[in-house]
Amino acid sequence: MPLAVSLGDPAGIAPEVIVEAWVRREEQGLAPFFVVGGAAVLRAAAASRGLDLAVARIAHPQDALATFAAALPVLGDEDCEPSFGEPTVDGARLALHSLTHATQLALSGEAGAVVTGPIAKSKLAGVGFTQPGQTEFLADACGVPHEDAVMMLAGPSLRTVPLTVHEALSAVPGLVTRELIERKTRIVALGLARDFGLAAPRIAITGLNPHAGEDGRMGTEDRDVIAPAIAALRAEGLTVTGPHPADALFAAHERTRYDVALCMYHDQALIPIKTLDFDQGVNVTLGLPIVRTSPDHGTAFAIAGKHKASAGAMIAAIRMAGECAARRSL
Ligand SMILES: NC(=O)C1=CN([C@@H]2O[C@H](COP(=O)(O)OP(=O)(O)OC[C@H]3O[C@@H](n4cnc5c(N)ncnc54)[C@H](O)[C@@H]3O)[C@@H](O)[C@H]2O)C=CC1
Ligand SMILES: NCC(=O)COP(=O)(O)O
Repeated sequence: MPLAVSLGDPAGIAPEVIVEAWVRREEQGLAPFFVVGGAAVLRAAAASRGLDLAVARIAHPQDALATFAAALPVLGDEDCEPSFGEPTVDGARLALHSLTHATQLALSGEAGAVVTGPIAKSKLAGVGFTQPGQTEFLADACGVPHEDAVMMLAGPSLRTVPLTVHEALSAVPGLVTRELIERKTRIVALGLARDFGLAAPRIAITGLNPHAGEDGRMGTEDRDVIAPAIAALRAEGLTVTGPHPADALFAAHERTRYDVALCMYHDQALIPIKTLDFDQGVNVTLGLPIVRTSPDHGTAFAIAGKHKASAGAMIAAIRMAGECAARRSL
């Protein structure tokens, strides 16, 4: 099945990195994909990068397989006026339509996976997007509880999972519970086995506080919540270590000791991946019945349409979606 790519916010960099990924499809060995909507936006994005883009409008996802080699397949007529760097309500509507339709196609099996272009959550909130992010949107579409749709960031240097995601830092200590750690760790283990071929992944779990609490002198969550969760997971047979002080866990010599790091909050997980692997970082959702990936970056409105955006992470996201989908179909 071809992969369904959602357009992202048309005023951001998603259209131009999608176009660039299609131009480099052979060199990068990408599986066939199509974009849902936005043909005019994609043409304008191509022009902004000096690319002569052939677009093929398709009526059915399957048609992408025949057209992909010669033209970028675009499903449907939904579109908006290109306005790079200046998000609009029409653009937000198009982004939401594209995300919704691409997700439905993956769920119905007409697409092998969904690769989501980045959206600005605050802009989409104005047109009926009620979730904190696309991960939770996909969870709802799949009928999966939000906490079971697990965000993982993956790059060549490391993989990280934020236990809590789009939460105020002040709320995090109250959200770090034994139940959540155990539940998400099990989903990570299953997801790495199913989609990444790691039958017994080594999972490192960070502490919450400096020095993982220093025996309770710098916070008690590490000792009273995280350590008992790790003990319970180890008793189930999972290869789990920690709680590790987060400051040293991402040094090169430490990264050889684990396959994924479960971190307590958003920035603890995303700063290392964006520092080491920004241009190849992929956001993949574990725990869903469908494969979903996304580049690790956002809409980057300030550089949209200026031929400054790298397509590296979008290419990595499309490649990973194809690999995970192929593994599921074995
Ligand atoms: N998966 C998604 O839908 C995501 C959406 N966002 C949204 O994006 C918006 C902007 O968020 P920010 O935190 O500013 O992150 P951002 O990733 O859009 O930008 C951060 C910095 O990286 C640069 N940058 C981003 N992508 C780049 C690329 N491909 N090539 C070169 N430079 C690049 C930007 O110019 C900026 O300097 C927010 O509304 C946020 O909600 C952020 C992250 C992921
Ligand atoms: N910071 C990561 C991010 O915002 C991605 O969120 P999502 O839209 O993929 O849920």
